[in-house]
Formats: sequence, C-alpha cells, structure tokens
Amino acid sequence: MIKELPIVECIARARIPTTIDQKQHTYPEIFLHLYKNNKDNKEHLAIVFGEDIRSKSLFKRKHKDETQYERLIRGAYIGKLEPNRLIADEYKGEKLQFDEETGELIPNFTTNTYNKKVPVRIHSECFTGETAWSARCDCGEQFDLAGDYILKHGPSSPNNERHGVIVYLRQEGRGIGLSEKLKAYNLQDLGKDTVEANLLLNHPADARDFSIASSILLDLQLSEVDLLTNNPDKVKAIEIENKLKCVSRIPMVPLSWKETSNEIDYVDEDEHGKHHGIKSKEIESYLRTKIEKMGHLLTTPLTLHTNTDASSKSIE
Ligand SMILES: Nc1nc2c(ncn2[C@@H]2O[C@H](COP(=O)(O)OP(=O)(O)OP(=O)(O)O)[C@@H](O)[C@H]2O)c(=O)[nH]1
Ligand SMILES: [Zn+2]
Repeated sequence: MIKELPIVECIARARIPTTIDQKQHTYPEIFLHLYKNNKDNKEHLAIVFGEDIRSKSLFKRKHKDETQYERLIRGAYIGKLEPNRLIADEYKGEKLQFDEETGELIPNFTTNTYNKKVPVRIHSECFTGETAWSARCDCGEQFDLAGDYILKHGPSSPNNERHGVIVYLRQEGRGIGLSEKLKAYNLQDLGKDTVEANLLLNHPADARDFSIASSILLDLQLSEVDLLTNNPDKVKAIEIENKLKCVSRIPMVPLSWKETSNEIDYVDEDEHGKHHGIKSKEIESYLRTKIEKMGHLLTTPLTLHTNTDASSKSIE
C-alpha cells in the first residue's frame, strides 16, 4: 500500500555552533532546519549533522524574482556565511544550477547532496524530560545519546564532518499535548501506568503520527537510515516503499542499565569510568510499561521486574 505522505517545506535553516562533544574539543556545527507542512500547524524540526545534507524544498527557488540576499537569509546557500557575502548560489568555484521551469536544484557533481546511509533519531518533544529535569522519562537522555551516537558512528566526510539527523517532532506527550500529559502524570501518581492514564483520559496509548518524519527525511534526500529507537512502530511507520528504507535499528539502552548491558560504546565516561543515567521509581515504571505494554524492543535487566517470570524475558 502506498502511503499518502504529508507535504513538507523547509522554510529556514541556520548554522548552530554547539557545545557537544566537549571531551574532544571539536564542538561540531549542526544545521537546524525548520519545516511547515500541510497536515498540522506545528513547526517540526530537523537537526542535521553534515552541511552537505541538502533539503530539496529549502534550496528550491521560491519564485523567479527571489533575490540572492533572500536566499542567504533563509539559509539556502552553499559554503559558509561571512560578513558582506552577497551570493547564495555560488561559493569558491561551486555554483548551483536550477531547473528554469520548476525552480528545483539540479544536482551536479560538485554541489551534490549527501545521500549515503546515515543514523537517524526520530524524537518527540518532551518539555518535562528535556527542559524541566523530569525523572519520569528518559527523553532528555535519549536526545543527548542520539547526538553522541551520530558524532561517534555517523559516516564522515573528508573534512571529518559526521553525518546524521535528529528529526524533532512537536508531538508532546506522545501527541496528546502538555496539558493532557500533566493530567496523565497525576493519574500515574494515583497508581495508573502511562498507558492506562492515557486511556482514562480518552486518548489512545500513542497518538503520534510519524509520516511527517518520513517526508522530512525524503526532503533531505535520504533514502537509507539506521534508526535509533526501541520502538518497533517507528521502524514500520517511517519506511516508504522504494523510497525510504530503515536498514537497521540501533537500540537506545537506558544509561542507568549500563552496568548490566554493554551495548553503549558512544558515551563519554566520567573519571571513574561511570555513566550516570536516570534513577527513579517513576522511570522504572515508565520503562516497564514501554516493554510490557508497548512492545518496546529492550532486553529487560533483572532489577526492572518484581515478578520473576517477566524478569528473565528477553524481547530482542
Ligand atoms: N502521554 C504520555 N506521554 C509521555 C509520557 N512520558 C513521556 N511521554 C512522551 O513520550 C514521547 C517520547 O517519545 P520518544 O522517546 O520519541 O519515543 P518512544 O516511543 O518512547 O520510542 P524510542 O524511540 O524507543 O524512545 C514524548 O512525546 C514525551 O513527551 C507519559 O507518561 N505520558
Ligand atoms: Zn519524556
């Protein structure tokens, strides 16, 4: 069955110098792409590692009279921005060419887009976990791990720039929004698990739609990805026949499980050789529910379960 894909358009892109990878003192630059789409009115994002991964819709000429300055300002330029630069489509002997009819970029061998297989994380917004230090979930940790993974394992170009993408979807609370998620948290404190709480509020266990992520990856002209996730639904949801393939799944093992699992080789250790993951009774129950009720592909460590039958279960 051919999936009907949302239409996405990258409306702006900007270079972000980062604070990540501090141990190696390389501080890589990333390129933040902001998208609009025809399905919801949210501004979804792609955090792109690799200057030469190019968004088709960003580079396309908006109209015949679009000026070079307008293109520079919305981020549709090659090379680097520097004071007094005036031309977006040319840089150090490279020149973009466009189809006169459609305004689309014509790929050529100097200005081609990077289209090899890259690691990708599809991440859903979580204000509580990413901003408010919540120990109820591992979203902040997963976000950081995805960046660390790309910087260690993403394919590199001759200038040592790693390639990968984090698609950041504005689907707070698995799509139910922050206010409903806060109500769900109160239900969880009343003894319900994360799935039961959603259902009691008349929401599905997971209200998300990952098709916008597929459209964004296709717009970035990627056709093969390694997906960083434990969620089998995401793998199924983002694949598009003959266009977008998930070649392999990279498990996201919680850092606090590191002592019982040797699956992470891309995280910096502290001076004592330790990693510091989230430890709380809430995260235990959050992860347990994901594994037992949402089919997440994690091998459960013994400490996670009170009942011995479940404790020996290996789901992968
Ligand atoms: N409704 C609800 N949403 C939650 C709760 N805890 C976290 N979330 C949301 O769950 C989403 C986390 O999703 P992700 O980490 O991207 O994906 P996932 O389905 O957990 O799968 P992974 O790729 O394995 O991490 C975010 O939108 C969070 O805001 C909760 O208790 N209830
Ligand atoms: Zn979260």
